[in-house]
Amino acid sequence: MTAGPAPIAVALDAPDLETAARWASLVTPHVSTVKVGLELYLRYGPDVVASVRGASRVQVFLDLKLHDIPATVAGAARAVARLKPAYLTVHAAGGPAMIEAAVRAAPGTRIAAVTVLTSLGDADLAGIGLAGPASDAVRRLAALAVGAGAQALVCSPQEAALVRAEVGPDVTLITPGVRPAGADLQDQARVATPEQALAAGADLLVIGRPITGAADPGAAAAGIASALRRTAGGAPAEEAAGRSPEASRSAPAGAPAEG
Ligand SMILES: O=C(O)c1cc(=O)[nH]c(=O)n1[C@@H]1O[C@H](COP(=O)(O)O)[C@@H](O)[C@H]1O
Repeated sequence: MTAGPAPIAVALDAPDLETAARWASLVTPHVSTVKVGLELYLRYGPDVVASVRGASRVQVFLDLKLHDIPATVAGAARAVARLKPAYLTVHAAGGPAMIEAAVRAAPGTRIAAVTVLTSLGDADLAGIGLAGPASDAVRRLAALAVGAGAQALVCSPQEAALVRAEVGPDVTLITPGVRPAGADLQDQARVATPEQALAAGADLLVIGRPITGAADPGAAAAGIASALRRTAGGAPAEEAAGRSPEASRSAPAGAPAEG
């Protein structure tokens, strides 16, 4: 990783536009991307994209997790393509025809297929009829999505290495479920630290509440960005990764590691 904004997409899961725009302006000096999700988009619509972009050159990741029949997803992808998001999410479980329809409808945007939500553990998956470890379903859906033309995949950092081995170097691997050592896991189940995610081959780390919930989101983003730079600078991955967040499931919401 070279100097410049870190490969982090800050999830702007804010209840109002002013808060989202403030978080975006605080973090954009330090990160490459900001993510607009369902909460903001459903409340404010397309205008939210310009608001969080501001005057910066930050990439916008539009996380709408589309999942419907191919014609409907094509129409939805076409509708948002004019906003020129760098990424648009669809659920890989929508199947290859749906993914292909999204790819065709938004040629200037990378379609990112969500494999298995990072909030789901193996027991949750068994309950919804996907028996076996999450990694099996992730690997299967990753291959299916890339075969249908998806240029990016969303998986947990725990599966990043196996997905990379499955799909090769050209697909952008995006990993939510990122928690600095000691931070509260909240509703995330399959997690790793930022340093572990990077070492596993992730290209873009989605991080929300550990940054936006900090007293100073700009400083939190800067701290994680500089920790990643140290990892990429050659510190042994395990040393850089520190304690696994699994070891601190009940820890209070922590400030990220200081840079
Ligand atoms: O598509 C996503 O971005 C996504 C996929 C997934 O499997 N898990 C997941 O948490 N996300 C998103 O990543 C963000 C994670 O936020 P934090 O848990 O606050 O770091 C949220 O905006 C989620 O909607």
